[in-house]
Amino acid sequence: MIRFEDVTKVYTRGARPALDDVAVDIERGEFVFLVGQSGSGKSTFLKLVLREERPTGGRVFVAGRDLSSLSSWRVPQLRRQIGVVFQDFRLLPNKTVQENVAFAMQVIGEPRHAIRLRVPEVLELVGLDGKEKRHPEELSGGEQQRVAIARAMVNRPQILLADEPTGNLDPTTSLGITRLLDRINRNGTTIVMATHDDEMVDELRKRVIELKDGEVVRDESRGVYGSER
Ligand SMILES: Nc1ncnc2c1ncn2[C@@H]1O[C@H](COP(=O)(O)OP(=O)(O)OP(=O)(O)O)[C@@H](O)[C@H]1O
Repeated sequence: MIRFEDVTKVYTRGARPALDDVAVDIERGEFVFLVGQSGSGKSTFLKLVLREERPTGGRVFVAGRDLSSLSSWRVPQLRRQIGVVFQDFRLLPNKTVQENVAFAMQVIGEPRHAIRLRVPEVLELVGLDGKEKRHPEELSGGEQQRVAIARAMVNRPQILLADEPTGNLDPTTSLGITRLLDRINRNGTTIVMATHDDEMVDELRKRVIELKDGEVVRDESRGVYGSER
């Protein structure tokens, strides 16, 4: 589903590469934790999958497509297959929960009847039924992240990328969010989650890819957060 073939990313000529000769293959349906210290290249990895950045060397494949030969007008089509969730939720403050989620369908031109059917379904999936009419400021952090996940999932993407999705949440709430992502993964969505959340990684025992200074230093199928443990 996602393949990096000897991918190098250099932002500034002469500087150390943000990613250095990374080769990774993520199959359809996998759940992968991407770990590593701040600056190790996790966000760069996710940006390359979305083609927000392009590699300096090597090739990135997503859902069978070589992103280096993907013309710019096809990039929106690629991104439609990828849901994205961030640490800071990025909800629209002036829209209600259901409007935030519906908006993701409106921008790609889905018809109104499809939106009316799908939005309640996905809000139920993330456990937010009953809160449809609230605004983000009337929700807890965990609930706001659930809205962001509903928005990311509403168009049924094949891949969900999560960049520190529990970074602003307390441990109990984080566990709820990670369990939700696990459930979404069990329904078939491939998930890549960049995280510093060691407890979460240790609890779920999924595949762990560790980056250090842009290089993959560990790739374990049922890993823990720190290699020394
Ligand atoms: N747009 C950019 N221009 C120049 N350098 C950049 C840019 N984006 C990232 N970098 C550099 O690339 C390296 C990897 O950064 P990246 O954001 O991928 O790390 P990260 O593992 O996601 O870090 P964090 O956990 O803090 O989010 C860092 O040295 C960073 O300074």
